[in-house]
Amino acid sequence: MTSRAVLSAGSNIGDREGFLRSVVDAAGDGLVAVSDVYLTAPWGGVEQDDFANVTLIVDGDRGPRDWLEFCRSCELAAERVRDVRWGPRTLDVDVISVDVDGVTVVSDEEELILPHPRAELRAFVLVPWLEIDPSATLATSDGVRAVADLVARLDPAEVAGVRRGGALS
Ligand SMILES: Nc1ncnc2c1ncn2[C@@H]1O[C@H](COP(=O)(O)OP(=O)(O)OP(=O)(O)O)[C@@H](O)[C@H]1O
Ligand SMILES: Nc1nc2c(c(=O)[nH]1)N=C(CO)CN2
Repeated sequence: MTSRAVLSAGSNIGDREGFLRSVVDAAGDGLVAVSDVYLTAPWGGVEQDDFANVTLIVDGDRGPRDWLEFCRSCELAAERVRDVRWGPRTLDVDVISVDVDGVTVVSDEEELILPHPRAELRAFVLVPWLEIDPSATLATSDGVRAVADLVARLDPAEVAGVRRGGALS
């Protein structure tokens, strides 16, 4: 099954850029685009260090579950520990959306909810995504929306907390 996925990766412990780079390396030839690195204020109410985030677009001969496995294997390689929800981590990789044959996959299984139900609220996902795909759309609970419109609807303070750094080295 050939598909295109949008993934979000974030890190706020240790070699943040190195952990983000490891996701790009794992994507290999499947990488379609990766955003610059964004330094982002923590989302979710836990007091912690700022994150470094990227959004990636990847193609592959994989189904939605295989993308989740891909994300988990990247997290495992970074020795990610599951501790506090929305807390600090070496590497978090989420599947934001998957298209199979140009059709967006919708799933409400607990193990893999697609599109990611909180992506529409997260400037740290949407702003980098917009950089690499200005015409991106996201299927939300409210229908299909332009990512640009979703960003415009977020709290401006939230968007201002997402600062563009440079390209991943
Ligand atoms: N679209 C998705 N992408 C990644 N994980 C998902 C998705 N939908 C459901 N999950 C499930 O969510 C569980 C928790 O994932 P994780 O620990 O990365 O959450 P989190 O990063 O703390 O919070 P959030 O899910 O809000 O990003 C995983 O076991 C995974 O099976
Ligand atoms: N800015 C930002 N905030 C977060 C992030 C992240 O990647 N970036 N990941 C989290 C883990 O669920 C919780 N909060």
